[in-house]
Amino acid sequence: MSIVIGSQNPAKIAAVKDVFAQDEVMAADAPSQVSDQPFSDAETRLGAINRAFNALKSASGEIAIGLEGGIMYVDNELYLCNWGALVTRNNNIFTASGARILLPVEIADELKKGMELGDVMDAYAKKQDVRKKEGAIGIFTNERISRQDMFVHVVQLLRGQWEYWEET
Ligand SMILES: O=P(O)(O)OP(=O)(O)OP(=O)(O)OC[C@H]1O[C@@H](n2cnc3c(O)ncnc32)[C@H](O)[C@@H]1O
Ligand SMILES: [Mg+2]
Repeated sequence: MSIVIGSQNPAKIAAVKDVFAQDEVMAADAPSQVSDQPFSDAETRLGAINRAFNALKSASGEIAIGLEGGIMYVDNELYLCNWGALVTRNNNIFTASGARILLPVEIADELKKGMELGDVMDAYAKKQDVRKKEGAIGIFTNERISRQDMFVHVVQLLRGQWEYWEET
């Protein structure tokens, strides 16, 4: 089977390859059609769905996966949130969210000013491309859960739902 993932981010591609190890995985640029930094569950989830549909349009995969990172308020505090969507050629959509952790106040303050989390994390950790590697979730969990690990769980949730409802 062939699967297309709507991103060139290596952490996202590696997560899909991990869960679909027996299949052909292709990466395609796919716009999320939401803000660069989604600010709610609803917006982040929509970004994942849009990426999946746009990826399926642009490539030849049988199914497509969109993974989107965002942040969301719980009361006045900001949490990391991530969403995934799997779409099929017959337009069925499966969605799932990933683990969430609280962001420290100094990170949240920068995000409220309009900065993107990827850029804030690079400055905070004095590293480059944190978003393509361990991610904010990796940094703030002492690297027990990397961005790839978190997305692997999301993709398992997508694959499992798709198998339950569509396969056999
Ligand atoms: O190339 P794409 O697929 O766009 O990958 P991305 O790293 O930009 O990831 P998203 O667009 O899905 O995430 C939206 C924003 O949130 C940032 N972000 C989300 N989760 C993150 C994490 O765990 N670590 C660092 N940045 C993160 C990301 O860099 C973007 O600024
Ligand atoms: Mg992005």
